[in-house]
Amino acid sequence: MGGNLSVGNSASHLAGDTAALPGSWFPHFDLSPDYVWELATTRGGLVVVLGLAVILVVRYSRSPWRRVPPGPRGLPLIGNALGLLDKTWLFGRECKEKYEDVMYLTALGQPILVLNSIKAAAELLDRRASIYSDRPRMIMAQELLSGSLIFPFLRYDDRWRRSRRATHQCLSKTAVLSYHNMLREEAVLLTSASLADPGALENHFQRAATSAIMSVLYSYPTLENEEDETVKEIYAFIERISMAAAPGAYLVDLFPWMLHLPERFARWKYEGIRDFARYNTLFESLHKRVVSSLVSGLERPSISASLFKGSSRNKLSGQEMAWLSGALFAAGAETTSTTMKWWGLAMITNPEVQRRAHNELDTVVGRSRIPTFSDAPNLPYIQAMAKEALRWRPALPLSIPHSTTEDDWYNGMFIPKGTLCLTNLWQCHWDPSAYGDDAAQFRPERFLDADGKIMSGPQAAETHDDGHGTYGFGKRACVGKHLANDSLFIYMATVLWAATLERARDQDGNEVPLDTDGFVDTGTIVKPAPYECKITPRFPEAVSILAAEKELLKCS
Ligand code: HEM
Repeated sequence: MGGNLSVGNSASHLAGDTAALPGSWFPHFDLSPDYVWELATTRGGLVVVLGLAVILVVRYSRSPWRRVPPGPRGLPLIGNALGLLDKTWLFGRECKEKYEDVMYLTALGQPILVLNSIKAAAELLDRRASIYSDRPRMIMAQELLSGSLIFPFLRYDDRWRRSRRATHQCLSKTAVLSYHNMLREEAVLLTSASLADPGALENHFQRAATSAIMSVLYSYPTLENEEDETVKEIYAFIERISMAAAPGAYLVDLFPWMLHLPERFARWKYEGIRDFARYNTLFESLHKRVVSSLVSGLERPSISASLFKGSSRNKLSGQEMAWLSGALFAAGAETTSTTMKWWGLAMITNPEVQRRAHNELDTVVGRSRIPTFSDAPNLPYIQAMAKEALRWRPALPLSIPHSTTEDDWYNGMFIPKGTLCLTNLWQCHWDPSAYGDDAAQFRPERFLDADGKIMSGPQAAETHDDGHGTYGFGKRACVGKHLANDSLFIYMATVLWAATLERARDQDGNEVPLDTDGFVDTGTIVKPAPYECKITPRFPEAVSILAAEKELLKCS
């Protein structure tokens, strides 16, 4: 009845408007909700409204979220809808009261499973890895911007298998040993720069992680700062791709039919294809540089060189290898520097932890030489500190989404094929039932046994002895974790050997305010809110020993 009444009404409305504009089929441009609804309920009107809808979708298909500057306000569409990136929720303080181990929901028709405990993540992503190892389709980030070549986003297919095998060989625990000298050099540079310019600690972390990964990947010369044009270009790519990968950033990811729109009507598509060509040139030129040095016999050890040498065994094309190295940079640089930034915050807010680390370094290393990797077995507290930094504030708090390739059941819950699986790591790690009542605190001791020796800690069985889920689960777990662990260890040991990190003070000697719970969300990676820090040498000779070591490492 109501339907009939409304049709009658709209007919009369249209008749009146048409009369007002003789000869015009389209009456006027009134877009009030009532009028649009009336228009839509007539047959001709429906065509007009649908047409308008298509125009609007095409025009605004570059999501407005992209234009929001990075920060807690830059929430992705689906994340917004679910409250997934709500601060309180992420930090997990109230989570246990509110949420179950596993939450199932749908957003715009997409089934989503949020894993709130390590136990559930291990059970599904690890033990049932054969059907939980796909990645969701990401049209803009993966297909357009990176030509389906960017490794962490690859579907669970043959290209992923070949890439995984190849990178596994270059990044195994043993393979990473050949990069120890490069990492030590970066640790020394990081420490000297932090003492010389304490106001820019976060930049020093970023430079060190970037420079290390460039050396390891391409045997690139040490970066003095972040002004290198190639590196800037790679960072622009990372920023572009991580924003594009945020759920809902582009409408085409929600409405895949839009991919068939011609480029001239879909600017986002034109820009995606254009930028792919640009990044392809960048990654291929970096890879070719390594190959030509290899041919001329001048190459130092690097992942790109190893990939090239094993290319026939791993059946990877030149383009696949070039993008694989680019993807390793994207996966390794920002994650490592972000972990160091969270660690810096932990140091200035937990002076007693720092004191214990200083004592260990004084006892084991002394003050006349810089720590090396061979000290690691005797520095359990520093090792525990690296584990705790990874646990306390994971750089990727929602990991990277997995996707299911078959229907499944879990605890009486039906999980359809194509479900997006998000591990809520901050919630998992701040769970008192898993990590104790002090789960929210930075306490490296949780990874030490009664004799003070390093141990896997809580949740060891579910995390392949890591004691945390920060490197992910199952077949898609982080392939660079040995490189990351070794980098974190040597950076933390060297900085603390030489320096004390404290809260910055203003001219009147008052502590500068610090937002310990603040964070900056860059799409996938979440960093601490910028903070100020005071860094002082622990003993007078620290600076000269660092300078001498710098010269020595340069010559080696
Ligand atoms: C502290 C540093 C790091 C953190 C926190 C981290 C974290 C992660 C996480 C959460 C994943 C997704 C796991 C999953 O899907 O279950 C991942 C995947 C990956 N990581 Fe890392 N990572 C770090 C360092 C590195 C480094 C140094 C590299 C290499 C140079 C690297 C290479 C990769 C790659 C290639 C993948 C994709 C694996 C796949 O899809 O099969 N990561 N990482």
